[in-house]
Formats: sequence, structure tokens, C-alpha cells
Amino acid sequence: MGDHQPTVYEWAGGEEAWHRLTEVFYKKVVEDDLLKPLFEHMQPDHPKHVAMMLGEVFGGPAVYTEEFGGYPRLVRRHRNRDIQPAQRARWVELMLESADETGLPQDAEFRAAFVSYIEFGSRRAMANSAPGAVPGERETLKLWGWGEARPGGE
Ligand code: HEM
Repeated sequence: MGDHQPTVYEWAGGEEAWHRLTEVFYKKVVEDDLLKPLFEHMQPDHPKHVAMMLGEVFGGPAVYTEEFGGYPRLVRRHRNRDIQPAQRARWVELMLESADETGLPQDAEFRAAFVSYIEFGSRRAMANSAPGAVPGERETLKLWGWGEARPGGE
């Protein structure tokens, strides 16, 4: 590994891997009875936007922030959707299933970092989606790294 510790984004396989993940994920989402109602009017570019946003969070290029509206857009998109706990849980379940199906790394360190952000982000999305919620004010996305378990650990 030399001196360079890969980002979680790189370790996953870079841009192509994140796009593969969200393509497969949203195919499942629109066929799921619990999630369908929330995503019926999803824009065709939605999977691409989420791939860019996740990539940026995990240390990839800041394309979502620089070209697509970044954190303020993310918050706007979840506002008043009134996401229910069972819907959040299913969203997480399908995301992890998609990570397996699209061949994202299986090592413990990668999965710990990935799952931890998916828990964090999905809970924030649910909280920000509650009618009348006042989301925290940030300029940029919250970035996520390896946490306690670094890649290639014993
Ligand atoms: C880590 C968790 C999550 C991430 C990273 C995420 C990411 C995003 C992003 C980036 C957008 C905006 C896309 C754009 O700019 O066009 C978005 C929109 C949206 N998200 Fe999430 N989200 C998360 C969790 C959830 C959950 C748990 C739900 C519901 C169960 C949800 C429902 C939606 C809906 C309904 C939209 C709007 C879709 C539309 O355009 O009609 N999100 N999400």
C-alpha cells in the first residue's frame, strides 16, 4: 500500500463501482412495495446523483457539490418526504444487498465504513424528511473515512 492509504471511494473500485451500485439499487427500489411510493417520480438521473454524492462522501471527487448543488440540494430532496422507519430499514437492506450483488469489497474494514455511513445517512435523511423538520445548516457534505478499522488491518 506504500504511504498512500486509499480512500474508501478508491477501495470500493472508484467511480464505476459507485455507479454500478446505485443502478442496481434503484432497480430494486422501484420494484419494492414499501419504497415504490416514495420514488415513483424519481428523476432518471437520480441513481447517478446518488453515486456521485456517495463517492464524494467517501473521498472521491467533489462533483456533487461543485456541479449539482451539494448538501443544500440533498436536504431539499428529502424535505417533507415523511420517510417511515420501515422504509428506511428496507432502503438500508436493499443497499447492502446491492453492494453484495455488484461486487463491492467484502473485507471487514470496507463493510464497517460503508455500513456505518449508510446507517448515519439514512437516519439523517429520515429525520430531515419529517414534516416541519429544520435540517442542520451545513455548507458541504459530511465526509466519511475508515473510522477505527483501517484497510488491510489484521
Ligand atoms: C445514506 C443514505 C442516503 C443517501 C446517501 C441519499 C442520497 C440522496 C440524494 C443524493 C438525493 C438527491 C438526488 C439528486 O440530487 O437529484 C436523494 C433524494 C431522495 N432520497 Fe435519499 N438518500 C439516503 C437515504 C434515503 C432514504 C432512507 C430514503 C427513503 C427511504 C430516501 C429517499 C429519497 C427520496 C424520495 C428522494 C427524492 C427522489 C426524487 O427525486 O423523487 N433517501 N437521496
